[in-house]
Parts: sequence; C-alpha cells; structure tokens
Amino acid sequence: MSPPDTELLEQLHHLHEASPQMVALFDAQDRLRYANPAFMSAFHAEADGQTSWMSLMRANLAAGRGNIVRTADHQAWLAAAASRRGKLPFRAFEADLHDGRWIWMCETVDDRGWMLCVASDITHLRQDGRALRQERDLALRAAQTDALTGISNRAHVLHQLEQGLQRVREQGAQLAVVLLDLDHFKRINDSLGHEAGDQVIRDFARRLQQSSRRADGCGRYGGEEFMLLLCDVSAAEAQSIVERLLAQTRSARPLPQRPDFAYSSSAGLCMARPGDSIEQVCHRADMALYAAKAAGRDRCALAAGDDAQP
Ligand SMILES: Nc1nc2c(ncn2[C@@H]2O[C@H](COP(=O)(O)OP(=O)(O)OP(=O)(O)O)[C@@H](O)[C@H]2O)c(=O)[nH]1
Repeated sequence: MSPPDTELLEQLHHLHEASPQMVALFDAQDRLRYANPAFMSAFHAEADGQTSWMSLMRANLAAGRGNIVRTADHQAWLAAAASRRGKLPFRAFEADLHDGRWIWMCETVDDRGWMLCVASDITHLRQDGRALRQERDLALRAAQTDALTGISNRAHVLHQLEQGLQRVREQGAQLAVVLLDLDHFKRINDSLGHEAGDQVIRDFARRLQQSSRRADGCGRYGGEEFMLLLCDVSAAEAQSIVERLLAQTRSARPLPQRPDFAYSSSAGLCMARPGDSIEQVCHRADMALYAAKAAGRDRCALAAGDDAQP
C-alpha cells in the first residue's frame, strides 16, 4: 500500500470538518481521538485524546443532552451499552437525541480496536413517514366523506349500519334506522336553481349531523336522501329525536338570498332486529318513508310493527 497522500488526507479532513454528518474516531481504549464539529456539537464532546466514551456518555446523561436514554437506571444502561460496544466489526442503529434529532449511527471497528463512528441526521425520514400517514388519513377521510356536505357518504354510513347490525345481533343492542328525504326537492331545484338546491342539501346535512350523538351515525344516502342511525334508543325515543329534527328543518331559512324560503323533510324509521340484513332493514325504513310521503310529507312514519313498541 502506498503511503497516504497528505493532500488527500487534508481534503478528507476538510470535508469531515464541513460535513453535517457526525464523525468521530475512538481508539482501542475507547478514548475520543477525533470528532468533527457536527459530532462535537451533537454530543458536547471534546476530542482532547483523554475523554473516554464512558465519561462522555456519563456527563451527557447527567446533563440531559446527547442521546435520549429511556430508562431511569443510567448505570445499568451504560453497562449494557459498554458491553455491546466495539464487539462487532460493523454495527448500525438509530438513536434519539435530546436536541430533537433522530440519527442513524454506524460504527466500524478495525482489528486493532479503533472505532470510526459516522452518524446521519434522519429526522426527515420520520417527518416523511408522518406526512405519508397524514396523506393516507386524508385519503381515507375523503373516501368516507360526501363532497357536497362533508358528512359521511353512502358507503360509509352503510358500513356504520353494518357495524350497528352486528351489535344488535351479538349484544342485543337497540338501533333505530331512519331514512330521510327532502320534500319536493325537484321543485326547489327547478324554481331556484341547482346551486340553491345544493345550499338546502348542505343546510339539512348540518342539522342532521347536529342531531346525532357521537355513537350515532349519519350520512348522505343519495341525492336528497339521508340516513340516520340512532344507537341505544327505543322506537319512541328515536321518533322524538327525528320529530325534533323535522321541526328544526321546517323553521330553517337556509337561503340568505331568499329569506322567506322554507323547506321540509320526511322520514321513515324502523328498529333493527337481530339477524336483519342491511337490505331488510333498509327496505323497512324505505317503506316507512314512502308511507310518510304518502301521508302528506313533513312527518316521521314508523315501520309496520315498530309503531306498537314503547
Ligand atoms: N341541487 C341538487 N339536486 C339534486 C342533487 N341530487 C339529486 N338532486 C335532485 O333531487 C331531485 C329529487 O327529486 P324527486 O326524487 O323527484 O323527489 P322530490 O322532488 O324531492 O319529491 P318527493 O321526494 O316526493 O317529496 C331531482 O330533481 C334531482 O335532480 C344534488 O346533489 N344537488
């Protein structure tokens, strides 16, 4: 091997001094013999040739800087870390620093026991992971949300209905399933325009959501049709919740450009039975909605059989 080229070594040294990577060299007695500025600032180290890894770590642990150690017993941690240190020709691991950084530390040990430590700041990887999770959450939310109203879409409210039916089946829970449909909505669209129609749909969606509790579910089922799922209520309790919603809807004036404009909604309510499928329960609620429309609209009708329940 040819003797080291001084110019090359100087260049290497110069780059290490300027690098954001943390570089350090420990001798066979584990004394810090070289540390670049990035390493010195991260670990509050001084490469004076006297400081050992153990004393450096001990000082940092006492001062709450350098590596974060998630155990109260610092002595035991130091002993365990020392016993692992320098035993393999190469080792890489991640570590959290008190300054908020997350680093990837690589240790290379030669056959004389000298150790080169090179650590990279990988905090951005964690942030990238967080951004990815946020994007996934947004995509999931978008897939469950109706774009016009911001409440659950049909697929999501049907998913909630499926879960509700499972609770009815397995736990004997009570679940009221309500289908609601805005009255004469075609007329609203035809006379005031589609944009006004959209405003009315949004107004109703907001009222619907306000009338459902955290455990309940609601969503836009179709164009001007909505579903409300009320948990742990009797038919009579569900009916009074729906009547209240219909009364609020009746007195709403959702169009600022037409302060006299009012609208209404009809509802069909049925109680889920153990063993009901989504189709069965929706069919009964739909029949009840049809009955509410036929009886003059702006009312809540109970499905046959549910009207006799207390
Ligand atoms: N503005 C608007 N209109 C919609 C939307 N989705 C569906 N519609 C309209 O809603 C109307 C529904 O009309 P119909 O099903 O005939 O019922 P209706 O006029 O409400 O009458 P009843 O239900 O019998 O009281 C249709 O004119 C659809 O075009 C929407 O997102 N925005």
